[in-house]
Amino acid sequence: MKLSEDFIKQTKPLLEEQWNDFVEALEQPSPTSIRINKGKYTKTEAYSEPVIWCQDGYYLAERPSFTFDPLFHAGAYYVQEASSMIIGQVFQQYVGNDTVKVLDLCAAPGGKSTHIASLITPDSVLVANEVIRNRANILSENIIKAGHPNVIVTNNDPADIGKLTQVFDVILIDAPCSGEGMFRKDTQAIEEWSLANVQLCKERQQRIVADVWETLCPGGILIYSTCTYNTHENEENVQWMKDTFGAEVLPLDLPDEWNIHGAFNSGNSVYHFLPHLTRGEGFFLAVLRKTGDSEDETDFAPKKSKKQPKSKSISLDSVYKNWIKGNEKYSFFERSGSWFAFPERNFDFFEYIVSQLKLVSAGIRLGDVKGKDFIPDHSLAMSQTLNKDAFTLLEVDKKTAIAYLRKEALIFPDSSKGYLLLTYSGIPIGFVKNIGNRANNLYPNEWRIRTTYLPDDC
Ligand SMILES: C[S@@+](CC[C@H](N)C(=O)[O-])C[C@H]1O[C@@H](n2cnc3c(N)ncnc32)[C@H](O)[C@@H]1O
Repeated sequence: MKLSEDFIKQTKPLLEEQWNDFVEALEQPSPTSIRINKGKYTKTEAYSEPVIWCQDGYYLAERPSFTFDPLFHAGAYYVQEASSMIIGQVFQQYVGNDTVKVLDLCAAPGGKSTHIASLITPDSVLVANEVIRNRANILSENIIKAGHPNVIVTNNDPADIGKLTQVFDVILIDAPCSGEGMFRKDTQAIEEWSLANVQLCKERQQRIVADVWETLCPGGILIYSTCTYNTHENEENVQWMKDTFGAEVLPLDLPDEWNIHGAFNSGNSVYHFLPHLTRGEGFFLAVLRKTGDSEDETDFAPKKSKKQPKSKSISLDSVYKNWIKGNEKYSFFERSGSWFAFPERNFDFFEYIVSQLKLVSAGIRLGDVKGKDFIPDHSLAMSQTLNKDAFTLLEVDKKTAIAYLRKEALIFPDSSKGYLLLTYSGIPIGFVKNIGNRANNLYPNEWRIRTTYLPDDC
């Protein structure tokens, strides 16, 4: 790996006698790791190498072709860089079972959002935001596949979100950065690196934090992370947050044997993942608390008389309400012919967010009404609250599952007519409508496997 002179000049003094080990580690292949989505998949016996700081994280001996694993598309696991799974420790140590409103501000493609969604209580809610539109769509796809009902995906600039005052108990800013920690995974990051870009990133990070600081509740937690090593974007920005906002830096209880490195040049409790010390990519993390007493929970109910979302007809109602488990805890609503469910406890909050921000997706999209038919949506198939008993299930083999995910035409002559929920290894992969001589493939067109290559077993 060819490191630039400027990078060496900046980084070597931070690492001192560890420099050679660090450079050697950069020459090693980067490990592959996944985080199991326990809400969907519990067969972890096949994975023998746990990521020690994350109870659902595992290393894989080699990188398989995820594209041709139906369980990947079904949201059974997320391919996530191991170091970044440390976010779970912050939630365990500072959130626990509290009911919280969380904002993941820079959320695409969704590694940390899907992780956070798996950690918060059902009464909590996560707003996963991404400013770049096409990345927001990828984020939404990954959120839908993970299947948590209490997530809202938005597509806003941090400045738009900053207009909401004291709304969130926890904000994660996984900031766009100079990406030094990604050098061995992404050679473009090496080419794009420069001292000028580090400075630019630092200023942008400060702007992003300043934009959303007001939306954090007093007593609330700001998690700040980057995938870079330098102190300008990390230690100096944390000090800047202390100086500018009076934020308090919170320590994490991390066992010594995890080898997570402390601050390079400040007295603050901040954390670096370094590739020669931990098995993962470079990552930086700090946890800060906004000072001031937390206030009573904000009431997001609209000021005018509260209108209850009503369904169009009773018969329709009885159909789709049966499609999710614990339906008494959900609000059901319609938008342009599509029906959705969102946890009732946070429905006012959802409506508030919709009135303020650009919505990409939220809750569970149940299906679309077409004439007398109610077509179940793929989001329902992916949902952890799906009531499987409401559908005819059809377990398929890998070949058929991959054909389905390629959106090919399928035939199931021995199965009943109507909507079938296909499963692979017992996990739903999506719906078809079986009309006898063929089955209409309802897999989302934009998500289909596009490659023409097919491995032998597919
Ligand atoms: C490090 S990545 C986030 C990774 C994500 N948290 C995950 O775990 O999958 C940073 C994100 O910030 C977004 N971003 C870029 N410029 C931004 C800006 N000015 N304000 C907010 N977000 C920005 C990028 O599009 C990118 O998706």
